[in-house]
Amino acid sequence: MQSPSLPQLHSFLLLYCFTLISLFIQVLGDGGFCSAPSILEADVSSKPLYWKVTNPTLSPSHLQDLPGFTRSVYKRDHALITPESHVFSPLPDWTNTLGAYLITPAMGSHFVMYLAKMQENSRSALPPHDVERFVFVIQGTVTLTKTSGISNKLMVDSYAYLPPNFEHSLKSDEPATLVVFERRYAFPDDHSTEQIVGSTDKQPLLETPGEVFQLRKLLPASVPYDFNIHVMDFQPGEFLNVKEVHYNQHGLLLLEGQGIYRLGDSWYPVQAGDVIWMAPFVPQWYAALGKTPSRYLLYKDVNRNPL
Ligand SMILES: NC(=O)N[C@H](N)C(=O)O
Ligand SMILES: [Mn+2]
Repeated sequence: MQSPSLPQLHSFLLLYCFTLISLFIQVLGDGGFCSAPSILEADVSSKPLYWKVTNPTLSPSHLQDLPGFTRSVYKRDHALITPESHVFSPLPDWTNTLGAYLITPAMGSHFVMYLAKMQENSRSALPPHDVERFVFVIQGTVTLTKTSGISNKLMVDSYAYLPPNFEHSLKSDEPATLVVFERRYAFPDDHSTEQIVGSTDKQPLLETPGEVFQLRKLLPASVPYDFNIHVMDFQPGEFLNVKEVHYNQHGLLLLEGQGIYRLGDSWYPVQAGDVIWMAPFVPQWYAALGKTPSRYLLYKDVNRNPL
C-alpha cells in the first residue's frame, strides 16, 4: 500500500484540526462543559412585569441546597438581602398576610421596608400613629379603600402614598405581593401631605444631568414630603456616573435585570428580587449587565435638614 503523499497528509491534518475546532466551539456554544444555567438564558421578556421579583433565579440547582449558601450580607453601613434569606411571618393585625421585614431601624434606618404577601381574602392594618405609608404592587391586584368610600384598584406597577393617620385599607381577593415603606412622619410647620395613587408608567422622565439612567419620581418634590421613591432604569452596560456618597439613606428593590452593586469596598452581583439597605454616606455605585435592562425602586429621604 502506497504511503500518503505530503500534500494528502497536509490536507488530512487540516481537516482533522478544523473538525476538532468546530466541535469545541459547538460545545462552548451550548454553554461549555461545566457552566451552570446562566441567568441570561431565562427569557423574562415573555413574563408579566416584575415577574422575577417573586420568581427570582435562585442560585443554580447545584448550589441551591448547598448548606449555608446565601448572597445576603449585613454590614455596618449596608446590607444585601437576597430572596433565599427572606423570613416571612404574619403581619401584626393584617388578615391573611405574611410579611418579611427587610430594613428596619434596628439596622440604623429611620424607615421600614417590607414585602407583604397578601393571600386570598386578605386585608391590611393601619400603620402606627403618625406613620406614613407607601405601597407598590409587585404582583397581583389590591383594592385601596378610603373612609370616603372611594376605592382604587392597584395593579402591578401601581402605587399609593397614605399620609400619617390617614384611614384606609388594602384588600385582596387573590394573592398579591406589595413592597411597603413606612416612616414616622417629620411634621414640618403647617405642611401636610396628600393621599396619592399613581402608576410608574404615567410618571414623566426627569432630567438626569451627567447621568445616563432614566429617572422617575413617584411622589411630589414639594417640602411636605420627607421622602421620595425613585424608579431608575439602566440599559445593559449603563452605570452610575457619580460614585455617590450622601447623607440620605436608601432602601432599594431591584425590580428587573441584573448587574453589579458597589457598596463601600464590596462589589455584589445583584438581580431582580434583591433588596439593598444603604446607610448615609456609604459609597454606592451600580452597573447594569446582561441582556435585559435594569430597573430599581429606591427610597430616599429628602426635604429635611440633616441636623
Ligand atoms: N444608589 C442610587 O441609585 N442613588 C440615587 N441615584 C440617588 O441617590 O438619587
Ligand atoms: Mn444615592
